[in-house]
Amino acid sequence: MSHHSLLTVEQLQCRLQERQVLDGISFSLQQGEFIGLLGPNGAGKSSLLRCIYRYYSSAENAIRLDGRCIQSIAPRALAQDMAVVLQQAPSDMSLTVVDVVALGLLPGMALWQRPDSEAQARVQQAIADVGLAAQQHKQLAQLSGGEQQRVHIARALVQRPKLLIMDEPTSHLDIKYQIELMELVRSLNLTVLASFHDLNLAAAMCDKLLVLDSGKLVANGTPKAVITESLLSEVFGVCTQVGAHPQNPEHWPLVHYFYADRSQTS
Ligand SMILES: Nc1ncnc2c1ncn2[C@@H]1O[C@H](COP(=O)(O)OP(=O)(O)OP(=O)(O)O)[C@@H](O)[C@H]1O
Repeated sequence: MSHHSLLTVEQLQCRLQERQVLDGISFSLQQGEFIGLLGPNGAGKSSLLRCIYRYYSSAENAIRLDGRCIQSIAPRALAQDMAVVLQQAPSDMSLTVVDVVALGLLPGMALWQRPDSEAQARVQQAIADVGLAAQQHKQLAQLSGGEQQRVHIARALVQRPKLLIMDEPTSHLDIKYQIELMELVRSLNLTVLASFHDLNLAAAMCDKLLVLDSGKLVANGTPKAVITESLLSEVFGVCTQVGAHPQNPEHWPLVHYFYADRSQTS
């Protein structure tokens, strides 16, 4: 297999209002990899993703996509290469599913162009991929939170991005949708960088995990190498026993959490 670094982050710093939010972050993401970003509240996950999708600017060459500094890529070209799915995507609730998914075509089209039949077929395919074919003419306001999130993933798929960035895309979804959405994204063989709060879901879905703590990258490796009792204690401040997932004991750690001892109370 020939892999190359699609995304390279080198010594990234981010200061927001005199606060050092990210400090010396370095990692790379190979084509086809699915990387999970973990860390406690305030660790810097959203800030890191915002630097990468250029909502925040970064120093020259700190972030490179396909070898080019992202600061030098034209907005339209960047929008073609990267798709972003956020937890709460700001969108007009009166738009229909088809309308929103078709927005994913825009970065690849000239202003005067109308979507041709190939583009329309692509929209239909993405809607089918996320299982919303029967609801495509409904307005967003008529869909559940999980269905709305699937619409945003379909929009990102239509874009055919080189890199898909997701910031806690599943955190307000029920467990079935969380699993379904992540498996859907996995099945599409995209290159993905996604933040998670659910450690077990991240461990089962991701090829590699990055862990942030107070703006620093404190771990980077396979789920099995990263998810350890000592890391969870140091970074997340929780007491755990890490075992193996019955479905894939070789590669997927499974975290068991310990709670306050209630044996003394009656
Ligand atoms: N616009 C801002 N100005 C100043 N500080 C900010 C700003 N946005 C975020 N921060 C601070 O930067 C730090 C990192 O925040 P960030 O949102 O990146 O963390 P996170 O890991 O995504 O957290 P969470 O899990 O709670 O979403 C936090 O301490 C936060 O208070």
